[in-house]
Amino acid sequence: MKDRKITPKRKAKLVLKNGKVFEGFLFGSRRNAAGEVVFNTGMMGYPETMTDPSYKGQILVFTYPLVGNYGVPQLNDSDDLPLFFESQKIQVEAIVVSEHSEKYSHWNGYQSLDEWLKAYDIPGLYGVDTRGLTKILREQGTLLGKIITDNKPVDYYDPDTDNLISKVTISQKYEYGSGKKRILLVDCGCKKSIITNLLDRDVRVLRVPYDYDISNEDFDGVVLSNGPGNPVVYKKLVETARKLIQKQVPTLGICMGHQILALAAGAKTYKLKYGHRSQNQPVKVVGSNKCYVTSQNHSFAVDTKTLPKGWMPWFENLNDYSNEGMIHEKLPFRSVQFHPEATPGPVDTEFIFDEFLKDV
Ligand SMILES: NC(=O)CC[C@H](N)C(=O)O
Repeated sequence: MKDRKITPKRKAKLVLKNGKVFEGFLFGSRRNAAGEVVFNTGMMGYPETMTDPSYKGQILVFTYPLVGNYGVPQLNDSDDLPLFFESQKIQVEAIVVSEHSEKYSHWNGYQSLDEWLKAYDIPGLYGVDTRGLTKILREQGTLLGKIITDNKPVDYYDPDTDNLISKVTISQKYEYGSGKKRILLVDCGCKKSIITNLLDRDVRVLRVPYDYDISNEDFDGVVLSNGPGNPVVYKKLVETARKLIQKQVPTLGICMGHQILALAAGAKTYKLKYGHRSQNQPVKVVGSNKCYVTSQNHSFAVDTKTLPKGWMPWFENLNDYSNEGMIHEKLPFRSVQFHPEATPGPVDTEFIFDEFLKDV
């Protein structure tokens, strides 16, 4: 356990668009921030969660009462992929916690949560009644909010109308691995573990920007990755997915990728009241009694009723019965709303990658 100086308390607050104010203290970077306020009920995995690019544009509330006690690992890149994070940097706009640890203890701990936030210029608010705050978000639905640390004005920011994927996608194509089959990965803000799950199954992965013209590339299958924002904003991406359907290219959609594939198939998406963000979301295989516990992070969902002929619901959420995946009756298309790559969370659904690769 490293001894650290306890920093003096500095007041700050979270102001919600409904007028509610939560006072607390600042840690991390000393600046204001705005975004959509969402909560995650996971009990561990804050380094992986905070580096998930799907959180871009969001202020993340951790409901687990103590965050930071095992510190944060060093950014160690191996084969151009971060070893212990889901991307190279913190992606959330800010975090809100009840209590954070200035001291930490872990074999892999390199710095404190406070130091890590400062290094990436991300503010954190602690000393907040996160249970009270989460009740508001559950009852009223997700709200816009801002962290205010000084007297400078800051506007609310609505991520649902913005092209957030352009801010998190890879800038140029990049190839990983050396397997015989080549998977084209459309990077909408891809989590590292999607890539490592593919590489573990001995395929080559060609990772391309979300707006890349894929018509000149050779590949055996396509993965549409997770990503931030509202799927209906990404019309060109939906067009790309439509072409994959026309050409009957084996395709796996994950989270945002599921929503994009569903829009391309002709289905509709809608926004859930407060989304699913945790590591223990139960899903059931439609038409059976088989259940899995999954890791999730999403606000939007596919409306099962709008799935066109040929497309079947694959999984459903056992908390609210919303759609958690779809599969084509005959053609090699499948997609899931949850995260088969987990990280953080249970790895029970990694078989989704095997099933996809059987089609490739
Ligand atoms: N993790 C994801 O890919 C999330 C997809 C989309 N941004 C949503 O919130 O529903």
